[in-house]
Amino acid sequence: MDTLIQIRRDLHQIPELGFQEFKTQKYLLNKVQSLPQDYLTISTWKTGIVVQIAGSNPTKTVGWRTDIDGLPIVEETNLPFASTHEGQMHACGHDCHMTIALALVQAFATNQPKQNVIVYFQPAEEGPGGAEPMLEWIKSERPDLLPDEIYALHIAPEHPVGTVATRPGLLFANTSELFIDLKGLGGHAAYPHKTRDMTVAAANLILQLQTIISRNVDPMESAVITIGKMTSGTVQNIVAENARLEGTIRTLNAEAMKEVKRRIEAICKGIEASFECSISIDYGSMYYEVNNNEDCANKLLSFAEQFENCKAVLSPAAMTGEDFGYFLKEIPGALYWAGANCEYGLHHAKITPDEDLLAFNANFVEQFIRSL
Ligand SMILES: CC(=O)N[C@@H](CCC[C@H](N)C(=O)O)C(=O)O
Repeated sequence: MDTLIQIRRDLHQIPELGFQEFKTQKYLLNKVQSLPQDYLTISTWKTGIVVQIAGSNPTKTVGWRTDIDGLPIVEETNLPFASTHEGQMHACGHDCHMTIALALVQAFATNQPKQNVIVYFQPAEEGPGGAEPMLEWIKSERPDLLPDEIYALHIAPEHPVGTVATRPGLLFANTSELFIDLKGLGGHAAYPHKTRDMTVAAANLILQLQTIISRNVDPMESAVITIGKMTSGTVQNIVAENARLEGTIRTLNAEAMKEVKRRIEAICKGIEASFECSISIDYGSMYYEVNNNEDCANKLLSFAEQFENCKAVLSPAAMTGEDFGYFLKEIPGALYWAGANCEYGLHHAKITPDEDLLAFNANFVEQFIRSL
């Protein structure tokens, strides 16, 4: 295989959105098929891949999962290996995650592990969610692909390379996408009284939505509503007949998610009455929280504590979402933040993870799995 850096750069150039990861799947399959096949069994599911590695003397099956999709972001890194797909970018580290997963397959294909290992290359983590349907497929058609325990990582720009940060219990939030469409009445910009202006209605709605966090969520709890995109109108001198808000909700438990949604619906009803418009709400896809198994997270942390050049950190929970939570709902396991040492954060057009994280984490995860 090429070096890990070369693989990451190749993958970085071909980011694809959820369930459209055709080039990515082909690239990954080529790499896996070029390895010695003695211990490997390769399966595909949609744009994903599952690689089983037969252990030499197994008492259990250990899973490792990577996500494989990119984001709809115009890259601004100016790197010589920047995305060649206009408007799409690996801005959440999935190029690094895939490289580490490939390195694991290579390590176990050439030096057989004791335990059975399964590496999952899962599509559509950023949306609409690949973990839940992949697990449904596994449970209904391929129960041989269910592991006894499962692990994953996510790059963390704010930590130095060599950091393994995790915690037993809740690590990532419950998420729900949020799409709100407002319909009013368009017309001439000079005659607003004859129209129902959805730019003004949407602006009011955004401000009122933020009061849910400050006035309806217990201050000792926490929640997020982010509207990441707002569109309205057609041209500068026509009152907007339509507006659309696109966002996401994050909560620390399912009850809080229900309450936030109840308040969103109530506020939308109020906006409908006060701006004489109609509003429809679509919650898109939802992800179950990432809840680390106590024992598995502690095993990761203790292994990290004694691993050379590694800094084990007991991480606080974050409002990030991850559909790896669906795996953890069914199978004991844990996810950790892997230090990536970069100035810009996740989902930023200028994010450039430190490539030293590839070799460090490939080695760390391989040795961790061999220790189980
Ligand atoms: C690790 C990470 O950044 N994950 C995404 C998951 C997004 C889920 C869904 N599309 C949503 O926006 O709710 C995140 O934004 O946390």
